[in-house]
Amino acid sequence: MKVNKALTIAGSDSGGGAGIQADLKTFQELGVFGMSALTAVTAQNTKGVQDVYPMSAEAVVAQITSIGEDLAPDAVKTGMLFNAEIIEGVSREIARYKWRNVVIDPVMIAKGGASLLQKEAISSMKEYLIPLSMVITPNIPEAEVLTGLTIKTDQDKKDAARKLHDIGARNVMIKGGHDESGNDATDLLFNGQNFYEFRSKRIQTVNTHGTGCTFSAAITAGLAEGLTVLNAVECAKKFIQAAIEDDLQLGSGHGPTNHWAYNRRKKETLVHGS
Ligand SMILES: Nc1ncnc2c1ncn2[C@@H]1O[C@H](COP(=O)(O)OP(=O)(O)O)[C@@H](O)[C@H]1O
Ligand SMILES: Cc1ncc(COP(=O)(O)O)c(N)n1
Repeated sequence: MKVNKALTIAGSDSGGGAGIQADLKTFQELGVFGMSALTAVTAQNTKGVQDVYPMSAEAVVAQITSIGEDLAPDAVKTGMLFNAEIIEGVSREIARYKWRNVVIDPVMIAKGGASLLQKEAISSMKEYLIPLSMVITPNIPEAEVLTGLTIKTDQDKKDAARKLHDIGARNVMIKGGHDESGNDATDLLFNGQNFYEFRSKRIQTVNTHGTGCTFSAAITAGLAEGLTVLNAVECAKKFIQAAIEDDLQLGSGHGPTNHWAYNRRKKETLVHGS
């Protein structure tokens, strides 16, 4: 059996809702063989991040090299990278192996407010990592930090997307989870020429822990399977919508999303029709 492979370079969430755990669950659900390079261990649950223990950049690079020497991934995503040394090491490895299907989720702050990226590392992200990306997936606050723009209107989103494209991202996906102005959760994709909107009904829920990780992992899985960026995003939007809608109600804070929901719905449709 031939299977496509995806690598996540990200932090561990002990609570299982975000980070490397969300990525691997998403890869598995989407039929892609998942591999990981761990950048940090977080002590984390639905109430927040209690502690962060970063790996050395050397340890992160060693994991990526082991994968690169044997298990060439069809697509790669990065999540929490924590500091400049890790970003620079990861960027060097991605460039060395000439990996092209690279999705960068520029994780900065956890939903509870804990910092998952040191401020001094932002310039390294812009200089070394973003130019290697096929897709970058900032949420609105991350897009503001990376571009220095304030994002309030649709035009602001477009300006930010153009600026990130100028920095070197081939495709820019500005996620709309933080824009609570309407009844929709609308994400904007810019491919350097055109803008595309991906719209879904906004769900009223506190269980949105790991939405960004899950969404970018689903895009990565699509690229690993050979989908175009547009089709990978379309599929990822359906995956995250199902995962938020059929929430699991775990923990007392921001609970995780439901990584089974997308496939369970597909199965229901096959059994009962729709
Ligand atoms: N309440 C919600 N209802 C529906 N979709 C949502 C909701 N919150 C976030 N999303 C979607 O989840 C994905 C991740 O977005 P976002 O939450 O902005 O990322 P992050 O977790 O990085 O802050 C996007 O596709 C966004 O539109
Ligand atoms: C290890 C780790 N990585 C990423 C996130 C961001 O989570 P979210 O997807 O909710 O922004 C997190 N909370 N923990």
